Amino acid sequence: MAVDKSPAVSARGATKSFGQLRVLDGLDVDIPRGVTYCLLGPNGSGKTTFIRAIVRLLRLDSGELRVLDRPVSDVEEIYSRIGYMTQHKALYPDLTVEENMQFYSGLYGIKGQDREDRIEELLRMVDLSEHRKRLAGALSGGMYQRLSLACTLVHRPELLLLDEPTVGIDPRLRKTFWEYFQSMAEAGKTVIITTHLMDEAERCQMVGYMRAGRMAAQGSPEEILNQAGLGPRLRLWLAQPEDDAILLQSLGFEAEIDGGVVTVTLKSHAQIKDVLAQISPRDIRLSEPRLEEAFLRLSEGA
Ligand SMILES: Nc1ncnc2c1ncn2[C@@H]1O[C@H](COP(=O)(O)OP(=O)(O)OP(=O)(O)O)[C@@H](O)[C@H]1O
Repeated sequence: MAVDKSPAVSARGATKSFGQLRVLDGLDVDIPRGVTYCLLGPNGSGKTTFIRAIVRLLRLDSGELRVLDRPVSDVEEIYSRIGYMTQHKALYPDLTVEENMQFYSGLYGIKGQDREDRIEELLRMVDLSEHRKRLAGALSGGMYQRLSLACTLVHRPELLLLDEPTVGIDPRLRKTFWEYFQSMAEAGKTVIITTHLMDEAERCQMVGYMRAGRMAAQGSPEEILNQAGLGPRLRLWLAQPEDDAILLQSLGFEAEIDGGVVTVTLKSHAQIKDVLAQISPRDIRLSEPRLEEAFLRLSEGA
């Protein structure tokens, strides 16, 4: 079978205003298939608006948007291939956990044994098997969120859009969710997630950082760190720190000295051995840069 290499989502010059407020401002982006993709950005930068445009809950003012290699206006064809979980409540409070899942399965034409197997598998994944007879309206916030995710996944979507899916989810289940998202990506599906949590962004294969309705930076977490000029840092305790700092600088390393400790900012981990080939530290410590720092730098640079 031919592998579809077209992006899962492709936007060119996407523009959307609400009154005077331009929320998407000529957004250009390609989101490849088969990845976990994190959409990050400050409040109001347009993340939710972009997702709502992808699922055609709103129309762009101008620009082009393709979803699963179709114009977004082919919504009827695309819809059954997409799963969308909003930040808002979308379940029936007077139906039980199981009945909500039956309802969503029915909407997508999933029947018979396949339906039963699917419901079992997903209720297990979100750890709600024992609560299947509870009314959705009587669930705690975290349980409700888990049921929303199970209902969103019932039709095996090719493209999954999740607006802050792990709010209120405990760390153990969050890990289970992430493993599931990663397994979906490995199976060639695309998972787009908005979050404010940097540790979640760092788990994604790709990150897109939106600012004022545009994509300010995109790439793997490592590429984003490089774009911001950040790399792993080596702190070195040396017998002659001044001399060694000058030596490292003369060899082109970004070395600084502070309080007698030399800090070298590396481009990659591969450079560690190059540094250690030049000097003999008494002690050494490696620290990894954080995405948060990269976004701060990228925002300041704008
Ligand atoms: N239907 C609407 N009518 C008017 N203004 C809107 C509408 N939807 C969104 N906005 C405004 O557009 C801006 C961008 O909103 P959006 O929800 O896309 O941002 P976001 O990046 O998802 O933010 P957050 O991180 O807070 O969820 C905000 O100022 C919001 O108030």
